[in-house]
Order: sequence, then structure tokens, then C-alpha cells
Amino acid sequence: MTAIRLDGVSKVFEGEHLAVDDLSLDIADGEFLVLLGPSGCGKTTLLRMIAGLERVTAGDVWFGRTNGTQLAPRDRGVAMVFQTGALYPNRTVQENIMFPLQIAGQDDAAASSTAAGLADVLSIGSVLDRMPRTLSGGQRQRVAIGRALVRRPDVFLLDEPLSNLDATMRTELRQEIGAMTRDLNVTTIYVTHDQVEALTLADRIAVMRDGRIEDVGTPTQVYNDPATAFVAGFLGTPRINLMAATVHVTAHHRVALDFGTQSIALSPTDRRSLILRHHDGARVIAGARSSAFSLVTDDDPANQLTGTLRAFEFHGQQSIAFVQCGIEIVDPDTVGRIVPAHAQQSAGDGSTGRRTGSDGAAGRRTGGDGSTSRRADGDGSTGRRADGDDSTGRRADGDDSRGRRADGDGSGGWRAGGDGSAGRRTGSDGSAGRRAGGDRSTGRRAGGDGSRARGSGGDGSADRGDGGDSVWSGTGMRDRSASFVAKLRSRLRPATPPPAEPISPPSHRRADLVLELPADTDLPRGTRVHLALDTTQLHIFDHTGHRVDRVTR
Ligand SMILES: Nc1ncnc2c1ncn2[C@@H]1O[C@H](COP(=O)(O)OP(=O)(O)OP(=O)(O)O)[C@@H](O)[C@H]1O
Repeated sequence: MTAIRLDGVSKVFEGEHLAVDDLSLDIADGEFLVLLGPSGCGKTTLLRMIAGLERVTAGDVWFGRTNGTQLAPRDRGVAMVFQTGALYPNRTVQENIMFPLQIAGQDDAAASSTAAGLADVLSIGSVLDRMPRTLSGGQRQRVAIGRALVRRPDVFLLDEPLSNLDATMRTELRQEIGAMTRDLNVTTIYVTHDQVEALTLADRIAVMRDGRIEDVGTPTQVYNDPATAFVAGFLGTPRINLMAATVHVTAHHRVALDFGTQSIALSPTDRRSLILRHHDGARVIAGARSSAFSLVTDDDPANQLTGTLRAFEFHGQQSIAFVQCGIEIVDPDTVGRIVPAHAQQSAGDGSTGRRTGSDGAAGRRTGGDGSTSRRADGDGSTGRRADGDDSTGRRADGDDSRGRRADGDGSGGWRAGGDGSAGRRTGSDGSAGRRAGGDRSTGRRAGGDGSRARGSGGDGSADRGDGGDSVWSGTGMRDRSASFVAKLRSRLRPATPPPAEPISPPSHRRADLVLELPADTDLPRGTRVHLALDTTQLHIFDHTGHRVDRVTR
């Protein structure tokens, strides 16, 4: 059992591929934290850096008061379960589970008894003598979990453990993982791109994009009060409707959101009105989940949007309506994505912010067009050697990048409103203190013996790790690499002055509002529909996708 602190952690893969970008986060002792995000955002890389299976290019990983950045995997008190629980094929279920205890020197009788007890808890007591090849996928994952937990690790890491299971098995095992980790009170980090798993399991969810945390909070917070348009779009089915709007301030300081052919008024007492009335003409994004809309009749005086029902789908429990209102709909996946400087320049013709945005993002992540340009700028390794700076350089660069981001956020004149730093801010604000190790720490602590050696990777992760590599053990080397990361980042986002438009403009990929309606709603296609919009349920983002009203966790 231990708290974890990630302090400015970055990972650069070969080819200047920045997979994790200056990420800071506190995870409380006993907390269940879910890393949620789309494929390729850096979740697994981050998990592997915590496990010691991947070198940290810059930053530090703390386990309690111990700086574990240089610790070998087996010395971290960490156990990890992978997507496909790798088992020893020639050992029975019981032998698989008891193996870590045997390695630790426990006698066979005691190890066997502990393994059998744990197998019962995991509902695999009846298959103790079976070989792994005869098990279902769900049973195999249970064995892998048992083997990881048998030595009571301080930290339990799970990387998409349910992704190969069918829906029923996922639900079942998901609930068991939740119950078991709470009973054991082990600090758990769980990687998934499945929002249901995240919302149902987590004490807190950290939503990642492009190697950074965009938002972190309880499931209710990130769902009901998302810090960015991307987070709002990632959580919830159907996806939130993100409508491009222009702020219109009347002579009487009333604020309306103008969607082109139609508009809605905000209540004068709405706190967003108080912010937006200073931003007449600003482009914003109004996010409304389906629940914010209700079907009304034409003469209803409420704030209304009118449209034509283009399609209507029966989904059993409810129906989904696609309503054309002539409103530009913003794609949550691209809004606010940072465009590398070279991609902006090379886009040149300005024809397509959209294309620039996605090329830029891909380039940065895959070393596609982006890496070519970067090399032209100068080789990363040369920069690193030439720099050869100490930690001061790193901190200066780091601060610089933070400041730059804050500037960038506000480039649309939104500095007073949303600074968009919620992820970073909440990630490092000592939220550990808030959770205070959970109310559930007592039982677990009483049960464990607290020894660090205890949890040394029951899954054999120690054998696979490279965290003890002596090349990386020198402080100077790490600081130089930190400096390298800062340099690399500065090429992605130029330091000063901030580019006029560092953020890819929102792209609009669909023209329908998507609404959930009762299953028995009877509406033919082509019907003219009137939708009342409850503006108190609106989330309003600036053009970079950050909330205009500050999100504090
Ligand atoms: N060993 C590696 N060498 C180079 N690039 C890598 C390596 N491992 C991961 N990457 C890249 O780093 C980025 C982050 O990968 P990572 O596996 O951490 O993402 P993820 O969020 O876990 O994705 P998924 O949900 O698909 O597993 C990806 O673009 C990936 O291609």
C-alpha cells in the first residue's frame, strides 16, 4: 500500500516520439485510479513507467517517500496484469498462483493453501488442477489476477484486463476486480479506453490525450463537469453535442449564443453570462448532452432550437434521433489539439485547419510528417548533448512550457475564464490529500505486513523490466534527458512568442444533433421538431475546447 506521485514524467521513444508529456499526478494510498483515453494516448506507456518496465525519459516516479524512478521493477512493490494474462502454460492454476510465493521462499504447503484461498475468492476454486489452455478467457484473467495479488503488492497495475472478454464476463469480472481491490485496499491503477469500466470502477478518472492529462476527478466530476470539450466528448453515450456558436451581447448586457440561423439566451444570473458578456463576438462551443434537450411544441416559450428529424433509430431501451438544425457541430476528437509549429508552417495555404490539425497530431505521435520536419530543425540527440544542462535547465524549461500553455489557453481572450489547466492543476494539487487514502484503508493496512519485497511483481514483470539499467542511474543523464524533452516539446510548441493559433480549429464533421428519446416515441423522418434546451445543463468552452468557467476540483 503506497501513494504514488508522478512528477513531470515524460517518455520519448526512439524517433523523437513524445508518448507521455510532462505529466504530473498524485494517486493516494489505497485509491483506485483509472487512466482513460483513446488508443495511443500513452496510457500503457505511463503504466509501464510506473512498473519500471519502461525507462522514464524525464521526471520522477515516487512511491510514498521513495523516489522509485531508478528502482528495478522487482523493488517497486508493484504487480501488473496485462491484457492477456500471461500464465505459465505447464503449471496448473494452483501452481501458477502459488509460484510467486514459492519464489519468495514460502514453503509449498503454505503457498498452496494461500493460493487455494485466493482462488476461491476469484471464483476459480473449482479449476485449481486445470492447465491454462483448458480455461476460458475470463478464468485465465482471474488466474493472472490471483498470481499478481497473492503476494499482496503495494501497487496493483492493470492494463485493459477485460478487453478480450465477452460482455457478460467483462461485467462480472469488472465487479469482482472492484470489490477485491477495495477489500485489499491496494493502490490500483487501471488502464482502459472503455468509459463504462472507468465510470463504474474508479475513485478518480484521469482522462488522457496525446500524452497528457486533460482532466482528473471523480467519475461524477469528469462526466458532469468536464474540463474540456474533448473530455465531454469522450464520456457519455450518445456523445455530447458540441455546437459552434458566437457570443452575442445585447444592449442590455444579455448574452445569447448565436448558432447562425437560430440562437438561445443565457439567464442573466448564469455565471457564464457574467463571463461571456465581456466577449461579444467570440467563438465558443456549447456542449449539450441529450438530457439537456426536451421535445416541445412549437408555441413553447422556452429556449428553443428547431430542426428536421433526419433519422430515427430504435435501440430497444430508447431511440436515437438525428436532428438537422443547421448548426455547425464540432468534433470533440480534434478540438483543442495542439498543432506542432512546423505543421502549422507547412500547412501554409491555410486551406484546412482541419487537415493541419490532424496531420500535426499524427505527426507528433507517430513521427510521420512531424518527425521529418523536426529532424530538419536539428537532430534531437545533438541538442541533448549540446545542452548538457543540469536540473535547473529542466525546471526552467518545464516552467516555461507550463507558462506557455497557460498563455496558449487564453489566446482567444479567455484568460479570465477557463485556463484549461485543470488536468495539470488537479493532477498535482495534492488531491491525494482530499482522498486521504480513502476511508477504506483500515482493513487493508491491518492485513498487510508492509514489506516492500512482498509485492515484487508476482507476474514475473521483474524479469521483463529494464528499469535498473545503469546507463540511466546517473542524475546528470536524467537531467540531460529532461532537457532534451523540453527541447523536443519546444519544437512542438514554440516557446515565445506563442503562435497566433496554436490550437487546431474545431472541425465540424456532422450536422446533426443526436438525442436520446423514449423508445416509444413515434416520429416519422422529415418531421419538424422543436427542442427546448435547458441552458443550465450547457457546458460552454472557448474555441480551444477549455471551459470558459473555471473548473476547480
Ligand atoms: N516501444 C515503442 N516504441 C515507439 N513508440 C511506441 C512504443 N510503445 C508505444 N509507442 C507509441 O507511443 C504512443 C503511446 O502508446 P501507448 O501504448 O502507451 O498508448 P495507449 O494509450 O496505451 O494505447 P492503446 O489503448 O491502444 O494500448 C503510441 O503512439 C505508440 O505507438
